[in-house]
Amino acid sequence: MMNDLKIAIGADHAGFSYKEAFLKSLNVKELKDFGTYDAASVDYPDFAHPVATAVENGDFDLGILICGSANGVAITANKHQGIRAAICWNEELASLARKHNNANIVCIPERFVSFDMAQKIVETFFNTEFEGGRHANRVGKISC
Ligand SMILES: O=C(CO)[C@H](O)[C@H](O)[C@H](O)COP(=O)(O)O
Repeated sequence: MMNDLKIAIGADHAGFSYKEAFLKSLNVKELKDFGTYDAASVDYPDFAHPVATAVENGDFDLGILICGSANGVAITANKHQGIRAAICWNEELASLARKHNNANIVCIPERFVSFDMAQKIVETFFNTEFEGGRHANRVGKISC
């Protein structure tokens, strides 16, 4: 299933190292890197907005955003109408973000999870489907 996905990925300097590791290890149909492109200090909205726009436009199926705490990229991405960005720090939260919230961007806090856990989070997020049903009603009420 992961092989069929087109994925947008972005990070600030605090998420740069895991982004680079994902670029080398993730087995997906397409993986587009929206930066940052080195470890110099940058501002997370400059990378979270482009990833959110790309997913919102339908150019990519799902997104990955990484920063130190994941808060900055999640807050930014969730400004976009078509985005449901979820901060995940374990596999169960990644699964619930897809099953219950139909989240389309996973936000990973590099300073608080190992890369091994980050990989498990992404694999779970990509391989879990939205359950619909009662959750569809709730997700439909999010936008204002
Ligand atoms: O969520 C964040 C900011 O709200 C991110 O964790 C940033 O990566 C973090 O703030 C960066 O901190 P730094 O001290 O500038 O490296």
